[in-house]
Amino acid sequence: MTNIAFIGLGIMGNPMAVHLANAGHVVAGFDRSPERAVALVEAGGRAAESLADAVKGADVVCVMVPDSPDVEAVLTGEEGVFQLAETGTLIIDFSSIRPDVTQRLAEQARAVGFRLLDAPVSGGEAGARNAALSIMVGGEADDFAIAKPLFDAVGKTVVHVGPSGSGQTVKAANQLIVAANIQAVSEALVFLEAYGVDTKAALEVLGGGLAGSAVLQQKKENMLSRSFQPGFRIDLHHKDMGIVTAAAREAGVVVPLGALVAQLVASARANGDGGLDHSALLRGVERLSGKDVA
Ligand SMILES: NC(=O)c1ccc[n+]([C@@H]2O[C@H](COP(=O)([O-])OP(=O)(O)OC[C@H]3O[C@@H](n4cnc5c(N)ncnc54)[C@H](O)[C@@H]3O)[C@@H](O)[C@H]2O)c1
Repeated sequence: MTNIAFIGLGIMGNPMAVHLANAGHVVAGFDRSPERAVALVEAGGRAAESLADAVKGADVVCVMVPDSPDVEAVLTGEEGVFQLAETGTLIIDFSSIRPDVTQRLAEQARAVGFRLLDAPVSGGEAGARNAALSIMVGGEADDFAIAKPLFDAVGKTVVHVGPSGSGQTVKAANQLIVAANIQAVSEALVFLEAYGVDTKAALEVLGGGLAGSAVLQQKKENMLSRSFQPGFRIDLHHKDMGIVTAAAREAGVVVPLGALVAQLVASARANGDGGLDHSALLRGVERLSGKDVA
């Protein structure tokens, strides 16, 4: 049993904190929007009133917030974890952020007596709800071993991929593959519709062959019914494609498909779709094909 502070109880953090409480850990959750702690309290956790309240007595602090500046604020802010938690606390950052920011934060953490693992996840809201996430972990092997039972409570495929920042680099690659895959499925769907094909049947058979993917499996209902409630917001995928393209540039590698998809994600945002699920890239394909998009 571990005393856990869980900061950020949004679409992903909420079910993850609940799974940790269900696994018998003592979980204090904190979110800027206090109503997000309701499910955790129902699962036997505690709704902390502040970050300071959450980290009181915690052995492990989990963070699941949107972007690099949010993680920086949670860790290094005046009322942040480095100021308020007990020295020696293990921090697990599940958020998807820039690898270079993670590395810098890990160094800062070490300098003030904390340990930091980057542990971004993949599998979407469904993966979080079903405790079936893929978790790509960067950091020290000893810290990974300590955190493994917690990872196992929220994930199915848990891999230590290397030193600090490696988890975020793998996650960036993940986001490139996912965005390109959604774009490809979207184009295929609009193409099939143009030929009057039964798209439900078509996606079913495509899913059983080499074109099958977790994206196709998880997102086909959204796409067929044009219901794009998130899920994973296009705004967040835009953030991730910025990470991919900047990191590729930094490494001197060329990712033409990544760059194209990054532009298509940016276009979706510019058209007001930033708050929709990333499967709404389909709307961009429809726009490009001259279709009316409600
Ligand atoms: N949604 C997905 O399918 C998915 C999948 C994999 C990874 N991710 C990644 O997980 C992270 C979280 O995504 P999400 O979809 O849960 O986002 P979300 O916006 O639903 O949740 C983020 C939560 O963090 C809270 N928050 C932000 N700053 C805070 C602070 N300083 N103190 C306390 N709470 C704070 C917000 O109030 C919000 O409830 C992102 O980095 C995202 O890229 C999301």
